[in-house]
Amino acid sequence: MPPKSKKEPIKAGKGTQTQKKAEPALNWPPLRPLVPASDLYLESLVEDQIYIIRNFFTSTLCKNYASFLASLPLITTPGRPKKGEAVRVNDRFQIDDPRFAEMLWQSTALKDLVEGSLDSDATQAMLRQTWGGKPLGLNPNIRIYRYSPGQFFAQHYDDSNTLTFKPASQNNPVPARTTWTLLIYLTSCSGGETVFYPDPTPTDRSPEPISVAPEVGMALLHRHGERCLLHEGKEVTSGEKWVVRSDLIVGR
Ligand SMILES: O=C(O)CCC(=O)C(=O)O
Ligand SMILES: [Fe+2]
Repeated sequence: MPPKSKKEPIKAGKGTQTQKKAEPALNWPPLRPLVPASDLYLESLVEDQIYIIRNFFTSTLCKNYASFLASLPLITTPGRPKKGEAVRVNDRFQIDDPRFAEMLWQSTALKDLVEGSLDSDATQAMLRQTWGGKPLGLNPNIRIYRYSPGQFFAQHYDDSNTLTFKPASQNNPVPARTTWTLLIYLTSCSGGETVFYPDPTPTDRSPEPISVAPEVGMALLHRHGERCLLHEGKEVTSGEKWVVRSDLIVGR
């Protein structure tokens, strides 16, 4: 059983949803080569809570991205978090980039897999139930993490954020919120598993933790906000763990 605080749940720390300053766009490498959506699928680890997509990024794409991201000015997060925030020690880079978020949503398999292939009313209702609303795209608040040996992200819950969503290719801003965390692992390493701790239930008082080892090119989606599972990024013991983080955005 993970230690659970009796106080306020530990938060992962706020993103930069209030950040207004326009930032210079990054020259992201093209998202190629990719495996077509028809060859990929959402694999459920915990129904309605955690899904993975294996080979979401090809290994070539992961290599290109990891070397591009290594050229960015990553900042080592201090070991001293703000009150109520989880301890996380990793090197991070954060940028508000609606164009990249849109590219990651539309030109990969993600949009197709999230929206599913059927469009009957029942399926639409189910989709809304799973994703928390009509999926619109990805949070432009893109976070890059590099964990070297000894670095980790302590147990916490991820917050849902409300925002006004303005896709790069559209003019009309839409009221929206984030409902699921997206992690894309660019490397594999020793240690560094993302571990989830399901809440005990009357029929299962001490559920097994779910441990996800980083796999090159694998994407992971997990529900956040009110029904977020307690989770952590375990300490990396050798190699480097590179992660691209965003969130699924739905209409509200
Ligand atoms: O790096 C990981 O495995 C977990 C990251 C995480 O929990 C977060 O970004 O909120
Ligand atoms: Fe998290």
